[in-house]
Amino acid sequence: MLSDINSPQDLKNLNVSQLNTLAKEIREFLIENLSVTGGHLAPNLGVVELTLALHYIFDSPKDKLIWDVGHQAYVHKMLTGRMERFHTLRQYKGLCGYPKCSESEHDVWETGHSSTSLSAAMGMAIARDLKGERSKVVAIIGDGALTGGMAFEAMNHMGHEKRDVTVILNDNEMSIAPNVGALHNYLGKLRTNDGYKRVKEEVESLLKKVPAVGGTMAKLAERLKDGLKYLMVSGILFEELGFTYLGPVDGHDLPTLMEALRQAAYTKGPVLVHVITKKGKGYTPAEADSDVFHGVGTYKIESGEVLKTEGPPSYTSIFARTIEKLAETDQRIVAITAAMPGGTGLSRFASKYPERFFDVGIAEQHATTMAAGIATQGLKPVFAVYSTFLQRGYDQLVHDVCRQNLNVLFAIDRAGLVGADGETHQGVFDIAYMRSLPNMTIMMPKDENELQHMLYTALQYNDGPIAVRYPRGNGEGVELDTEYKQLPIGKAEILRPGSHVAILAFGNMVPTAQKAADTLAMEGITPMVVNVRYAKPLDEELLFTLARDGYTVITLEEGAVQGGFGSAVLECYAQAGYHDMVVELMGIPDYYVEHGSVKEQRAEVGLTPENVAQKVRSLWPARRQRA
Ligand SMILES: Cc1ncc(C[n+]2csc(CCOP(=O)(O)OP(=O)(O)O)c2C)c(N)n1
Ligand SMILES: CC(=O)[C@@H](O)[C@H](O)COP(=O)(O)O
Ligand SMILES: [Mg+2]
Repeated sequence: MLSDINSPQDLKNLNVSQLNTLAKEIREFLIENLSVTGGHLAPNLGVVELTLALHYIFDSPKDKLIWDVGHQAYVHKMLTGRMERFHTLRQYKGLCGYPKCSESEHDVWETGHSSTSLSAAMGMAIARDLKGERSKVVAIIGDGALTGGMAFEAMNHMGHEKRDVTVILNDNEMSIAPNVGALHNYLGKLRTNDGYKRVKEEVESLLKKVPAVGGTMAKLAERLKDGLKYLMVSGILFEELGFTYLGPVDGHDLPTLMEALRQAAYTKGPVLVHVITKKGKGYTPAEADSDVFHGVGTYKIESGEVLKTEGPPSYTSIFARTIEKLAETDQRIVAITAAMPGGTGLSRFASKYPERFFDVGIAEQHATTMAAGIATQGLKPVFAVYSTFLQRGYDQLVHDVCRQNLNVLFAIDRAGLVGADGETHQGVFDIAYMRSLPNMTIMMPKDENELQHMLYTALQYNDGPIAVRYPRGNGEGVELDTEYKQLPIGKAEILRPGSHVAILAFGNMVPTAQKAADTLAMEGITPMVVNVRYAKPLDEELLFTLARDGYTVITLEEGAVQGGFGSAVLECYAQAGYHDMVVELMGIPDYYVEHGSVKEQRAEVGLTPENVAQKVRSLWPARRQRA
């Protein structure tokens, strides 16, 4: 059955029983293929029937299906002619793990970051109406993504515009971890009307305790119960925002789903269909632990055992253990995550210090400014956030944190190339987007041992905002000091004295520079290797010494060249009048690096030890090379 589906049109001739058979085959395909490639298994297992129903009722690509986050679009890709490419999922030059317009006309909106689908849908609906076209615009957003502020901005506008737009709320009670927030609780009440019954009984028992004053109390009780019923059972929140609320419907029951989508398709104005699904549906290990199987590596199908990559502790785990340790004695520390407790390593902190841990949902803007608020009261907020997701809180970083010079520690994880998530998740812009901000300090360690010292230093630092950035994945396998050291702010570390050429390596590029220097040493070429440590403030004393001693400088960073650390060095020399200084910048070129392994991505952008060695050779004095 599945192999007969080459386009969504092929679905339209199937009956419900055939569609259910297809759903079973899709699940088997996902479980089988992702056990080898890895990927976002649980989210996709949860939307099999929903995706089938969407493509059955709507007419993609004329009708626009817009996936929020987009990690749950594998089934959509399977139904739109990309089955045979699934063995290349999230691999270099292979199938992207998110919607990708260049892959298919059915991918109408590219995502990777959460909560953008409703704004995009609003835009497409406005354009449709202005062009006099008649198509449906459908956004599919999860309950986690709905906690993102952008989603509310869009809903507010949708209700104002009253244009025909359908929002499918895929409610599985999960973000990556269990979803959080008052909205989540509200959705829970909508999911199970028992809530209404329970509250009704509580109200009744409460009112029984109040001395009756004539019939007034009885009337009040009735009105209160009616109000509660209206408030809790009919999706009033969405109705008051101007939506027609349909649901909740069982997101795994095809006839019900299709009827609800059909009704939505014929309803004028904004419609929200509340679909209840199970994340990981159909694969017991994923149903049992959809956090682990949200984004999973390779696993054994029979047991669900996820195959761990061996190696040194991850940078994330070193961050986690350091913050937990320091929080034992430093009561100022407050840890914050935006719906990523697992990914940022804060889950254990949350159970050890629940009163000092806050998961705000997918709300990086709120998290950043909330951290600023906490800092104004003398505490030390630590916002653990992926580099790419901090982009969502940029104005808050500028306007609330840096401008007010507040003591917020940004623990920036996934800094640098991230691999399989690709262009929407690369952590390569934060050096540039933070460097131009007055009062900001930016650090990156050369290895996991130095990470713990940088975190300690950043926690002792009370002169404003400070960012410690560290890469995805394992450390370098170095020994961990048992005592934390306070590092001098703005001072670099010369790892290898050398001559003629100085390689200024930032953070995780230090091992790359060291490997290049090892190769070059065998050729009698001995450049200086510097562990830069800070992209801001620069170690100007070192830079001016290098200038005075006639060095050529190579800057090396796993970040955008434009506006990055290297640019800062260039600016420094120019502003100090060293106009004849030769500075070669090595970093991420001016384009978005697509998915693949980090190794493949580094080779593509020229950040390998051989690339660095080649650069040094090209700058090495010719006479020395001949000798
Ligand atoms: C701005 C932003 N912050 C964080 C993330 C990381 N992230 C990816 S999926 C996800 C949870 C999404 O939950 P939901 O929308 O309910 O989808 P589900 O996985 O439950 O299908 C998060 C937090 C992101 N993609 N974008
Ligand atoms: C879809 C999404 O944005 C997250 O699931 C992200 O893929 C997690 O990245 P890590 O695997 O680096 O934690
Ligand atoms: Mg969810």
